[in-house]
Amino acid sequence: MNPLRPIIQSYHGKVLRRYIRKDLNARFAEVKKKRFSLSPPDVGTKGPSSAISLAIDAFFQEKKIEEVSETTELNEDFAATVSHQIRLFLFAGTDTTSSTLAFVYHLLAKHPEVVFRLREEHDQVFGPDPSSVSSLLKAKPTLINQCLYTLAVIKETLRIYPPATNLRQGITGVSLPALNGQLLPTEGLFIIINHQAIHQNPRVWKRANEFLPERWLVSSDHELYPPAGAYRPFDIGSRACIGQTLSLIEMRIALIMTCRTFDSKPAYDEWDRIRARNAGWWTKIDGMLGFGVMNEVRGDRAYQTEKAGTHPSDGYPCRVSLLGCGLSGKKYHIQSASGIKR
Ligand code: HEM
Repeated sequence: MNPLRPIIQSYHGKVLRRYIRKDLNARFAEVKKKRFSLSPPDVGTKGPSSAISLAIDAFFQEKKIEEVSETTELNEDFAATVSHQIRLFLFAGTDTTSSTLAFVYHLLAKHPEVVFRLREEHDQVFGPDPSSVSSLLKAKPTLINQCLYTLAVIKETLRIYPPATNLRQGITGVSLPALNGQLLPTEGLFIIINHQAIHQNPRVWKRANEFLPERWLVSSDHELYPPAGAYRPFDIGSRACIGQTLSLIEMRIALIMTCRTFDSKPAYDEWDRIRARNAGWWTKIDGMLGFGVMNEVRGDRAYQTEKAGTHPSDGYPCRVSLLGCGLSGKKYHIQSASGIKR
């Protein structure tokens, strides 16, 4: 534990608060001006808005439009609540998505047959030139909905490496049934649903430990079809992740924009060699005595470690290379290894 942590945390909190507040004030002035320039029936009939603008709209709605004058100021309590929510969005919306992408690239490096199919899909939907993807997407964003295999790859990655979990407070009178039928009261307890354990449970999922994007494309009578309620990377119910649609869009775009241009390979061997070379004497002695740090989980060197959400171990050292322009997936002519009939 770093004893300076609370001070550092408070400093960063202050910087973030100041930044959000500045933006909030600017958007507030903007929205207020817009509201006064519109006739009442036009208010609220605008297009999509940012999270901050939506919050400000809610503020105006709560205050009732007639009561708002040009001198109306942002209420301090409201501003503090918005600031907290925006901080939550910034944290919940970036860490999870970026670490999932790191795991997607890791799984792709281990499954060239999946990379092949992915590149093939992008060729089909966007044509053979990867450099035209951005303009095509801007002109017709719905093209990403045709990338069903891309979505399947992301969903399957989230099954194997769910980055987040949840925490619920137990309630008096609410019990959970154990496997043997015994009822376990929840009162006075916190309950964590371990998504990783559910997602990899062979009693729940067929071929639970295999990376099979195809399971998201098979029909409901197929043995691989995902069991109801068992897939919960974003959780299920009224508190389910509010950003799940956004995140799935972001990740699809990232894959579509990169996977025909770059090749990525984990570089743990290189990393471990550098680390061993720079290790102190105690670490070396520990290693010789067999007390060294854990290096693999179920044969996976990029195992999940908890850093807010879960991240690949050691920050995922990797080597990224640029593929020749226009090479596309054709270079990787590898047969499907999953052997799934579709
Ligand atoms: C791979 C990406 C993501 C994963 C796996 C993920 C997962 C989760 C999970 C498991 C929860 C807890 C739900 C619960 O307690 O039942 C959650 C909550 C939340 N997520 Fe995400 N999330 C992701 C991306 C995002 C994005 C992009 C945003 C916003 C831009 C976001 C915003 C939130 C917020 C605000 C909550 C709290 C909701 C509440 O308490 O009601 N998340 N997320």
